[in-house]
Amino acid sequence: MSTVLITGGAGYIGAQTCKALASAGYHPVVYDNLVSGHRAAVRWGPLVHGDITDRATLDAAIRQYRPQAAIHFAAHAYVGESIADPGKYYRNNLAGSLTLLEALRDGGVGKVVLSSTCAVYGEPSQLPITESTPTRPINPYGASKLMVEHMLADFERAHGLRWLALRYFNAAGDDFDGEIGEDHAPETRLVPLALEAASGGEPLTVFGIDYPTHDGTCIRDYIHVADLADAHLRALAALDSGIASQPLNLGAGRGMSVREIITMVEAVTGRQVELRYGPRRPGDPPELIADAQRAHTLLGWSARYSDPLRIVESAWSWHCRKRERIS
Ligand SMILES: NC(=O)c1ccc[n+]([C@@H]2O[C@H](COP(=O)([O-])OP(=O)(O)OC[C@H]3O[C@@H](n4cnc5c(N)ncnc54)[C@H](O)[C@@H]3O)[C@@H](O)[C@H]2O)c1
Ligand SMILES: O=c1ccn([C@@H]2O[C@H](COP(=O)(O)OP(=O)(O)O[C@H]3O[C@H](CO)[C@@H](O)[C@H](O)[C@H]3O)[C@@H](O)[C@H]2O)c(=O)[nH]1
Repeated sequence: MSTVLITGGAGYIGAQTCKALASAGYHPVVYDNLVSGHRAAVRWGPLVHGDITDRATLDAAIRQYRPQAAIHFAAHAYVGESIADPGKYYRNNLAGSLTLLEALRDGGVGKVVLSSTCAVYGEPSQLPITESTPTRPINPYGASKLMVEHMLADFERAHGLRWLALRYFNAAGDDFDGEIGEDHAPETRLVPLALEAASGGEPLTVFGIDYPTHDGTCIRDYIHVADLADAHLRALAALDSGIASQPLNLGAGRGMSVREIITMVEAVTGRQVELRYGPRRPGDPPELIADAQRAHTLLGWSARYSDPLRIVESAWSWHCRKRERIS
């Protein structure tokens, strides 16, 4: 059984990936400080409660479990917050990743899959975005992830570390079995906030209606978390078979505007989403759509679960379970 160290495995995408890994016969060892993840989401292997900036705890975990590879999800991941507090992002995402890479190098772990992001492209010069589209991040979050990609390339040159950087577009949707799901406090992401507004919670604020898009709101490429989990399994297998280190886009190749997501949420829930209109959120590019052909060619991956209806239905079903648990 192959053991994989999963930093951030108690979080939204990490936990879904641990579930997929375990069902494919891997032994996922979660390394997480629980700053935004949940102990209850760690169900498919042990949890080491530790911080990626803490070298001693990392070393002990690597010595104890001897992983063959690592998947590195642990990060802060909010565009807006990164503009307001860049130091928080560089410390955790950049300095934390450096500490992790040195621990992996010294512990003899030679393969890494990084959670990267389409935020590395900034305001892209072309759509859909391929991996050769210039990377010019417009927020510290995207910049911190791009710097980690550069560190990986340097570690490969110097130490032979092999890597894939999976540049996810907007993760959305939840576990089809309803076991785990997105659960952040406070929540900042569009789909869960729209569902909350549909359930009678806080109205949803639309950040900007004056973008140069067909309805004036931002367009994103929403990708189901189950598709992302599947891509990580394929990435590990590809590293085992000697794939060249590189970035790979993971998106559905289809854009949805904020208004279109709201309409979908209203259709699925049968309820109205109460809206407020606010200014643009700093750091938000108008439109991001993936060309994921490279992941298709090299990993045999494609977005199988990312139909917007399935995304919103699975998120709604998780949202209802979560509310039942709380009440
Ligand atoms: N959700 C998206 O749409 C999206 C898109 C692109 C990339 N990503 C990337 O995917 C990864 C996971 O995102 P998510 O949405 O699941 O976020 P999340 O907040 O649910 O998960 C992040 C996990 O990392 C842990 N963590 C954070 N800092 C840590 C530290 N210093 N030490 C140990 N653990 C730490 C948290 O406790 C949490 O469990 C992140 O790297 C994020 O940048 C997410
Ligand atoms: O209350 C809200 C929340 C969001 N939005 C808009 O909805 C879109 C999606 O926003 P959000 O769900 O916050 O996701 P992003 O800011 O696009 O960032 C997500 O997707 C990125 C990849 O695109 C990842 O890297 C990030 O980690 C992840 O949080 C954006 O246009 C936002 O302006 C609103 O209008 N109102």
